[in-house]
Amino acid sequence: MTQSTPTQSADNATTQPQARLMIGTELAAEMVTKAAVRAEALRERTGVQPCLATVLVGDDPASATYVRMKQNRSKKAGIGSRSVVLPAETTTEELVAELTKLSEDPEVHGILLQHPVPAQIDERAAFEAIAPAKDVDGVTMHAFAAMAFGEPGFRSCTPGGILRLLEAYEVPLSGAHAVVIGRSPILGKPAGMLLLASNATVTYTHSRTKDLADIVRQADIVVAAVGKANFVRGSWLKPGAVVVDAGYNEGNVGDVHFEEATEVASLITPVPGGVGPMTIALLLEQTVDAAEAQTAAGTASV
Ligand SMILES: Nc1nc(=O)c2c([nH]1)NC[C@@H]1CN(c3ccc(C(=O)N[C@@H](CCC(=O)O)C(=O)O)cc3)C=[N+]21
Repeated sequence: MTQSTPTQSADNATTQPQARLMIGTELAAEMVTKAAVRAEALRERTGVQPCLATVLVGDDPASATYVRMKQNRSKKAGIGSRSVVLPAETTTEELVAELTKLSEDPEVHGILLQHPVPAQIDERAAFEAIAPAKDVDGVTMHAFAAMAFGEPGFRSCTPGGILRLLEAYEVPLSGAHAVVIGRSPILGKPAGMLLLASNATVTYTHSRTKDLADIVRQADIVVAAVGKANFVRGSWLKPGAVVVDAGYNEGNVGDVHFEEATEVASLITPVPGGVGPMTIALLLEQTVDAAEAQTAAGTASV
């Protein structure tokens, strides 16, 4: 506070230091533009347009909105989309059959199964029905293992997008203490693995963690992936911490109490406009990667 520029106002609230924003929107737009150029080049060279199949099970309105956003942005990037919507009562077998069909369809290059699926479905079994070559959302065991071993492959989109953002803002990762809050299979757990691969010292925390705030206070980098609105408070943060908010709670509210956090952090992602757009940008980039690889493979075998 002492170093912030004094203003004419004596009101403390207006003289708090503010963290710099890590804006995903701009970086994501650049990524999508590059993906669009590559998609167009592939189409001109081979006549093949990259195609992303989205699979939505049930009628959750928020999920439907996210899937629509992914399709709209695909279209803008010159990526075709195939939309599969299945009823809420779909069984694991039916969903696996649909994903297997898409995996075998030569016109489809990437497949996204929107999470979460209804409770009666074995989500892991469904994800595993996605062919690794088409797993542009990075949700299969194959993708996770490749990521964990530092091999090339499709990254889980939100964690991969987060790492791109940290790199773009030149956040030092090597030796930094990163605390990940949340351990879900396609968000918290892979986010920690990617940070580890960048030589961060990673602590995973979750719903059973004791003294969570004390652990978060030790973090140079905090990744909030819990799914609870405004869960991470400003008082939990070490001054100068880098805060990544991967929350997408109802009403576009993040997992971090932004107003509090921005007074303590040095860098913070806004919600909206932070991690979300990066997720979609990486999905599209990886869809073009998949289309290129599958098209090259097809040509090579002739
Ligand atoms: N298999 C699977 N892969 C996912 O990647 C996946 C998923 N399931 N299920 C749901 C979550 C959520 N998710 C978001 C993506 C973009 C925004 C996003 O771009 N949000 C905008 C705000 C929304 C708006 O503009 O309306 C923003 O943050 O700026 C949010 C959330 C991907 N997810």
